Amino acid sequence: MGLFDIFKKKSDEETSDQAVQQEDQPAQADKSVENAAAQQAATDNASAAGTKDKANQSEAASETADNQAIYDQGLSQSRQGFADRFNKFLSNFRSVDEDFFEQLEDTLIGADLGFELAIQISNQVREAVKVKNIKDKDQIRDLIIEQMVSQYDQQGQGEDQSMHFAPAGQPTVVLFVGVNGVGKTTTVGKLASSYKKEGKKVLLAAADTFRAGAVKQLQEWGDRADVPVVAGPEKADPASVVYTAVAKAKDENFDVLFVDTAGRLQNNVNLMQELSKINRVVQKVLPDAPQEVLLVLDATTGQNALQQAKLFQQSSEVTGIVLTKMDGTAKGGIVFAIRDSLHLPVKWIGFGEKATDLRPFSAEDFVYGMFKDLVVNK
Ligand SMILES: Nc1nc2c(ncn2[C@@H]2O[C@H](COP(=O)(O)OP(=O)(O)OP(=O)(O)O)[C@@H](O)[C@H]2O)c(=O)[nH]1
Repeated sequence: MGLFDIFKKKSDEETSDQAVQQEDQPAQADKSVENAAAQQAATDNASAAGTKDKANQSEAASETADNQAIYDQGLSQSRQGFADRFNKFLSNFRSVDEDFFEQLEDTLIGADLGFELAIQISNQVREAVKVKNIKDKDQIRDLIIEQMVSQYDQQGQGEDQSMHFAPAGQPTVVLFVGVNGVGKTTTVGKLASSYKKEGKKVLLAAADTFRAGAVKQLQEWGDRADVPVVAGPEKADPASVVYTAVAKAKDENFDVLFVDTAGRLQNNVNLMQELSKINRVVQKVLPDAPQEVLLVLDATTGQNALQQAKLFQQSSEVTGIVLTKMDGTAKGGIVFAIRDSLHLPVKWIGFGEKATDLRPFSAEDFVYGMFKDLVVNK
């Protein structure tokens, strides 16, 4: 089933009020297996053998419902922003002519989808309008949403949103990279808390020795989550902090090591050199690590975030994106632009400052949270 069909199904369910009924919970649990959140949970729980009993199923169902509620809430600004732009654009609608397509492109660019993707979607709408001979405003509205979702869906084929772990008995190392202020330390803290709750033995490394306060900030998260933090003295060589942490993780059988890196150095060349040095140091101790290099991007910076991503992609083996501060932007289209131009999976999405506000990325929940009020012909 394509993403747009899933989207419509969810809309239908909500309309008929079935989604909130208890009997639907097992069905929702099944559905959750299809989405990225559940994939993540499945990966995370791979070592925990045993079949799910009914209690687990209903827990998964409420987790799914909870997830959707958090997406709905966290995307409310984006949804509203998109609806406002879209409704304004459609209120000028007279006929499907060149002017219409120009305005459609402007609307999509304004929602942060990026220039190329906006043109692509506009061209697809143009084709589909011709083929289906659509003239009615509501049908056009639905068609545009359908084209956006389908385009997004197609580009994500084969994308792996799950977290990758080392084989049992070896620590998994995850590096967090990104420019300053995007939310790296906060993300490390949130993930430490969530993996610790799952029963994993978590270690943190404070390799952001450049910014005064970053080490302390990570230590506070460590205290809150009750996980140890390896830190060096202020301005210590970050690679040496990482070396100590990786050796500790290996010797003391930690399950995961999260490394918080600096977002700013004297210049970008230094920053990138430092990241490759950290990578080399990790591999000296654990040749197959790091299992993940997650690039943290701030959704409120829009197209700037894409430029940063390209810079990091050139010089480090980024394996996925953490998109933070989705709750603070009215331009959720950045998620579409990331998939279109970076071909990197968004693995986690941040909707606020609390530990529970970081969620595994789910394309289904995202698309639904963005457009749920917009489709007319359900
Ligand atoms: N609203 C909101 N705020 C967030 C989110 N994630 C992080 N923040 C806030 O963003 C600010 C910067 O976060 P940090 O974690 O310090 O960023 P950093 O990337 O580690 O910054 P440097 O250490 O300077 O490189 C903090 O005030 C966080 O609370 C989010 O998803 N939503």
